[in-house]
Amino acid sequence: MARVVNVDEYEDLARVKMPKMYYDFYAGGAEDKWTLRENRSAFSRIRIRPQVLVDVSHTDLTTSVLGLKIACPIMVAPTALHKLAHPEGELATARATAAANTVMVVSTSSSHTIEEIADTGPGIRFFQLYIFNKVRAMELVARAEKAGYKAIVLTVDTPILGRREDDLRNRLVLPPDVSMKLIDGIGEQHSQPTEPGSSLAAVASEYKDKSITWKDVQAFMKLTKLPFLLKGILTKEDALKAIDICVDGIIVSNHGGRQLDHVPATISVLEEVAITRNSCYVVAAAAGRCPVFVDGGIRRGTDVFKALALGASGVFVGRPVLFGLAIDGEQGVKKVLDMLKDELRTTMVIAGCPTLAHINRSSVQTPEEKPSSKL
Ligand SMILES: Cc1cc2nc3c(=O)[nH]c(=O)nc-3n(C[C@H](O)[C@H](O)[C@H](O)COP(=O)(O)O)c2cc1C
Ligand SMILES: CCCCC(=O)C(=O)O
Repeated sequence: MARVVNVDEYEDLARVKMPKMYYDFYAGGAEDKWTLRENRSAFSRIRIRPQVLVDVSHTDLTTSVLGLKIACPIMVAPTALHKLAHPEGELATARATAAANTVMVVSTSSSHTIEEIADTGPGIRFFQLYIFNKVRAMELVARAEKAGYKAIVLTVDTPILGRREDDLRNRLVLPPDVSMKLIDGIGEQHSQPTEPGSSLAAVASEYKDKSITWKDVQAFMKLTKLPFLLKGILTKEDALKAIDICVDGIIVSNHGGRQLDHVPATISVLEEVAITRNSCYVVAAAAGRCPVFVDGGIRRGTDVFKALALGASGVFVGRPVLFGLAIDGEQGVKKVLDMLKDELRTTMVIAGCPTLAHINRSSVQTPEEKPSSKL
């Protein structure tokens, strides 16, 4: 096999190797996929402003997330059903992420259990929560806590699944040996193509609790000592509500363009949310820290650099991890994380930023900011 030198190449290989139904599930987005494309295009409209003649002979990419030290600010987003990519599923992802010394967010829709993933060995893991029903969700939180997970990430953008037309067209069903083990009894019931459409969308729309509000989130937060993050915030109004209920972190996310088409690219709204964070620091210092993270369309170290410059404390990557897993298993996931980290280091060195603290708002220029000389 030709040597893979960037994360997109893993996707090209996965498109050929994976059964079309499962590649489409991983790669797909809602309706016309405008948001899916925009997540990436918006990054390409941001320019980097390098500073030259800075001593970059030593670089440091290490950072802390919720007080936990990690190798670099690139983490693994929660994604469903890793066994569709590789027989070792989330176990391989967990080992690779631990070897890269960064955070893995384990999905409620995983194809392995919370405990099986924890048993792969040491590693920093957060648990992503979908509330199918409140009792089941409370049990999952307790299990994650017991198994040594370090935070709960509640996904708030998914009362039902978005309209993913590839999955509807393909009549997405899971193979008999793959299920969402944490919500067992639910996934298996839909493993037969009884009806047209996506069986996963049917599971979500039938069984997910769609009544959840900010009040329920507050109640949930009281049930765990773990830090509590909200994933799927896209506006400053919601960021302020999140800060009001004292969440420990916000993940700016549009679910990789899979939920509502025509919501903005996450990088376009990050600053709106991150600035809210900064003002909150001043006016509500007692509420403690509230780091803002972002995911969606991050495929290059330059994308990570841009996100950090616009106020993110770190980023999460979704699909690249799945495609690395599909092609090379554990090694593939490790390689994806290593490539992104190396690219971030290269960007920092050439842009004159030996540490993450050197990356700031003036490190980038957004399309609204006119260059001072127009060519
Ligand atoms: C195949 C797939 C499954 C996903 N499953 C979940 C999930 O179970 N829970 C969740 O919160 N987000 C889920 N997401 C969204 C990711 O956490 C993340 O927001 C998104 O993938 C980031 O965009 P990227 O893939 O462009 O990096 C999923 C995304 C994909 C592609
Ligand atoms: C019920 C499965 C949800 C998976 C998911 O979140 C996604 O495909 O984006």
